[in-house]
Amino acid sequence: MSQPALLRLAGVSKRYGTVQANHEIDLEVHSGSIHAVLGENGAGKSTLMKLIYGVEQPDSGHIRWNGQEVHFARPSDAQALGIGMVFQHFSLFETLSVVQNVSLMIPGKPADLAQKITDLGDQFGLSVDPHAMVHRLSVGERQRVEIIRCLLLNPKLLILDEPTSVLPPQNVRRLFETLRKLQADGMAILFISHKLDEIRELCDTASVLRGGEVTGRVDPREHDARSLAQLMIGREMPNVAHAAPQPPGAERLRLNALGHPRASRFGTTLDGIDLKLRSGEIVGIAGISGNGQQELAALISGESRAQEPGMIEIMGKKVGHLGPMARRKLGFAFVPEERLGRGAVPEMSLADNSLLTAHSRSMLSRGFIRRSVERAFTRECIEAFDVRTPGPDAEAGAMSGGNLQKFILGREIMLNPDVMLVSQPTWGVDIGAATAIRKRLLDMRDQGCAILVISEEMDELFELCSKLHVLHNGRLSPALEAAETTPQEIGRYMIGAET
Ligand SMILES: Nc1ncnc2c1ncn2[C@@H]1O[C@H](COP(=O)(O)OP(=O)(O)OP(=O)(O)O)[C@@H](O)[C@H]1O
Repeated sequence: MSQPALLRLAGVSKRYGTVQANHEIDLEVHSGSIHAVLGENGAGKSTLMKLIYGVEQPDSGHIRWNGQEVHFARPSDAQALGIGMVFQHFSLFETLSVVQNVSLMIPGKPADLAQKITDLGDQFGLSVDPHAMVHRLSVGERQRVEIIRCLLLNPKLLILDEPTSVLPPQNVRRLFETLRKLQADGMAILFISHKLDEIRELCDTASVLRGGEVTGRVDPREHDARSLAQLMIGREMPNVAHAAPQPPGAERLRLNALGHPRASRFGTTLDGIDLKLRSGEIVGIAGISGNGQQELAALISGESRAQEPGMIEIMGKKVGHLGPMARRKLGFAFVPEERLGRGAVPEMSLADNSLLTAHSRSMLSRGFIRRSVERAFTRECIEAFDVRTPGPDAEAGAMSGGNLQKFILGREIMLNPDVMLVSQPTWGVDIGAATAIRKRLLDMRDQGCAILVISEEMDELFELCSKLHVLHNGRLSPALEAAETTPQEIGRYMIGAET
């Protein structure tokens, strides 16, 4: 490329305590280019983006924008030059509406902004009600708001940190069309994703990070996903073959005509949901987020109570009226889709986060916390699930997204549950770790655990599940045998064409 780079980094380094998150990074990003940054969980991708966006400052090195050296003390400095960023962890205020959140960053009358939000939503497949309260929105919907808010700033460089991880397939297609239009207009896009096929489809350049360093720059269109993965992890991807499931055993979870009125006008009313889950099987719930997934997960986990005890049965007991702890005592475990806040408390150490759900594992004695047990459990989890972190004292909030997900999932799996609900098991997790997580779930199934997986990833559901349901508009499709159905059929249910 002959034109000078819009953004150029030279020798940029950043350290957090003992962790060298970025080391001597050189990077050039050009206008009209969609540039992927790929690497394993904890490779330093998010840190690098934070340095470019002014959230953090480098310890050393230079950042140049259109050839001029720049120092960003805060994100508003980067925004002023035309850099926009959509974060992996959301930065919306829960108690405000969509348009109120947008107006915190974008000037304009609320009515005009609401119209712009609707127009952008229609144009780019990012539809969201501008007047909806953010706390009622699903993760997928929140991400749409973040993307819209960024586009409203007309950036010259748009940074997207795993933007597709919670978008349903149709919206991913439309987002890609959007990004290509923006690219054709001369916008530079930095695109972080663990989905190597998406990178191959969308991006013209890819920088590979490993252990905080740039280890390669390639044209991803000239590589297959396997060789990109190899560049990323520095070795060959293992081939995994899964054993076929054994016939399922006793019933572990049952939903009986489960209905629940929506909590607000932006929620989803659940209606007549029937489901059976037995020992030794994995049943999947497909569907576009915002169709009742959050409400259903909250009802099954006990975060919200069912209208009648008998609407939910765990291990043969009516539990609809019981809270989360009572359900856990029956052998139930739960991995929520929101890792920070629900799955883990960000300000607390990993060890204390273990205590949250694993205290029954002899971590308490006469009201005191047995720190040695808590730490040993945490260490085991870190080791067994390849959580890349300095140790049990690390703060949950300081971990890379994928590593936190591995920790939460590991913590729940180590409880040896009889029945488990997992929402979006591999969201934000790199390809190597995602393969390992799916294998763990299949191993648990083979040991007799009953697992319900809520996921927007169709490939994941087909890989894991013997039966699939689709949740659409608060109603659940009949159980479909995974071996006898197709992604197309599931897709028809997802948009409501079959109900
Ligand atoms: N605020 C912080 N305090 C301490 N360590 C941090 C902080 N932020 C990041 N780190 C560490 O820096 C390393 C790089 O993290 P980073 O989030 O940049 O990785 P990533 O490549 O974006 O990972 P993922 O794919 O999981 O999001 C990790 O070891 C992480 O634990």
